[in-house]
Amino acid sequence: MSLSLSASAPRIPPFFLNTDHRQRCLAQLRSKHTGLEKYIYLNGLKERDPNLFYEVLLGNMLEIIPILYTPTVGDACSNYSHIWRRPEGLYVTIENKGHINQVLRTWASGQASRIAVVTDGSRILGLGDLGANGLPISIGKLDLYIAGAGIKPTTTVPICLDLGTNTQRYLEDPLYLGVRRKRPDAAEMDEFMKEFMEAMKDVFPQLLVQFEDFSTDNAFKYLDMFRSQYRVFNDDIQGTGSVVLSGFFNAARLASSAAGTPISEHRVLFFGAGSAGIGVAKQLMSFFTLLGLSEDEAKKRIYTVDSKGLITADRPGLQEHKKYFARTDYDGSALTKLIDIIEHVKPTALLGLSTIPNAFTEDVVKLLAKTNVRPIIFPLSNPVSLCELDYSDAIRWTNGSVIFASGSPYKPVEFEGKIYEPGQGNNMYIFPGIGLGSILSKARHVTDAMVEQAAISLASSLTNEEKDCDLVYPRLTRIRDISAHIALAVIRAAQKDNVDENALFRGLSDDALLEYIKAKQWQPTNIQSFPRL
Ligand SMILES: NC(=O)C1=CN([C@@H]2O[C@H](COP(=O)(O)OP(=O)(O)OC[C@H]3O[C@@H](n4cnc5c(N)ncnc54)[C@H](O)[C@@H]3O)[C@@H](O)[C@H]2O)C=CC1
Ligand SMILES: CC(=O)C(=O)O
Ligand SMILES: [Mg+2]
Repeated sequence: MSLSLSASAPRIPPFFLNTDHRQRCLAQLRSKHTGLEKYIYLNGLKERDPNLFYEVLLGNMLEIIPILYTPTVGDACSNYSHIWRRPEGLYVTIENKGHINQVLRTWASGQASRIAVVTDGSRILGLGDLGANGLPISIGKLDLYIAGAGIKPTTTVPICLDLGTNTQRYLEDPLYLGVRRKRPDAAEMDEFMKEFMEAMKDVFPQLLVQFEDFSTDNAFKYLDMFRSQYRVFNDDIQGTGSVVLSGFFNAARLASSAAGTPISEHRVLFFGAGSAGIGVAKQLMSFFTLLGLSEDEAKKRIYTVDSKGLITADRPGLQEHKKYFARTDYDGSALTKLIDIIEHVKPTALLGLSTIPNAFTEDVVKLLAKTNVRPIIFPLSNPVSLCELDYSDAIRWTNGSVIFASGSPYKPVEFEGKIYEPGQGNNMYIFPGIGLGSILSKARHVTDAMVEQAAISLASSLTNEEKDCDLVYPRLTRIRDISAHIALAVIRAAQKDNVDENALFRGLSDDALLEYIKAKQWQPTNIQSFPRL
């Protein structure tokens, strides 16, 4: 008799059922030495066994999200053409212009699809124009929709618009995946985007589109162009605005109670005035207007800085998106150094969305700590390598008084015998809930009120334990529950704005609707997965 295995003999190791394969996967993951190797490992696991992948992710969010998302996703994008294994998203190229509809139809689940994250790769995190290498950012954001809000994986569509790249090293890289040409001019890109959005609505009638990491001018342009026509929002402008507004509510409360000053007296300095900086600044207006200030009074509390210094209205050739906050009350010589701007503005809060690493130097941070009992400092640029301020420096230079949230994660820091916990001010807290609420309510549009209510819901989600630790954002491990509450707030705002199309929800109490939302959250099957045979 032959000793070889017959075709039907089980190839699962005999003791497999007695061990937890999730633990084995974690051990394999931890055996990898670099972030990129871990990313590649997780990517392979997702392909082999998506259920197991999401189980491992859900059980180990603090360890795994920084790999699938910022900071490691930045490395994955920069190197995507080299680490590419298999098709895992949809590329729509500039060469598809004229027949984009047919290209979208190659995606299997048109009618069933609910959420697409669409990037054109032109400003991935703070890393610049990565062209077709930008796809992992769409995939990473969708993994957060799945893990953070319970969106069903098969209803998600990661898309990269491959319009070329202006980054020469990619055009010269023999392994580059994308179309080898420079980006189109504005007229050609507008035509492409109009055809793309029309085709999206036709092929994916139930889809919410999240624009991600478009360069600043196009981010504002296409949000304005499409938001009243389609179910679309821009994560960098609206999602970031919402998450920072939320963290700012809690930070301002802490700072004002420490200083004994009215909460409405904050002055906020934005270092960086791109899509994220201006998006957040506009959203932060709500902080002041909800406290009773007029629009004009609120605007006066906000100062913006770009690479040329404090933005003033008299600067020639000022870009459109910078005009709203340009100061009209300063007519001295141009203020270009951050330290001089701080001396002039005397901000209570400094927010960084500039992509300039370590821009918040020791003298800047110490000056803020001298003029504020508890300075609010949010260095929000991603990934970590571009962050304006390291957390341990922030703690040391302020003797622990700083109220801190960064875009990418930092570990807790011990200083003079006390452990300090940083916040993570990243739109990942917000977009899963905005998406879930918009999808369930079948909202025709994502309105300003939906974005604002999402922020208020997130701000009020802190537990007493989190408040006692001076946190400004909840712990990430509670993201599913938090996303359900955000979705509830988003649905109620959609109803008030009359953009919802799910009449059923109007008759439900908040408790009943929350229960319904939670029941709709997808879970990976809790059966131990087997390796595919
Ligand atoms: N934490 C979060 O959730 C989010 C963080 N971001 C991060 O924000 C950063 C900026 O994104 P965008 O606004 O889209 O980019 P952008 O390139 O449009 O804007 C950068 C801004 O920084 C300014 N800047 C550049 N060099 C400067 C300097 N030396 N001094 C002062 N200002 C300077 C530029 O003039 C510009 O206004 C990126 O790193 C991105 O990853 C973006 C979205 C969400
Ligand atoms: C977090 C994010 O969306 C960004 O850095 O662009
Ligand atoms: Mg982004």
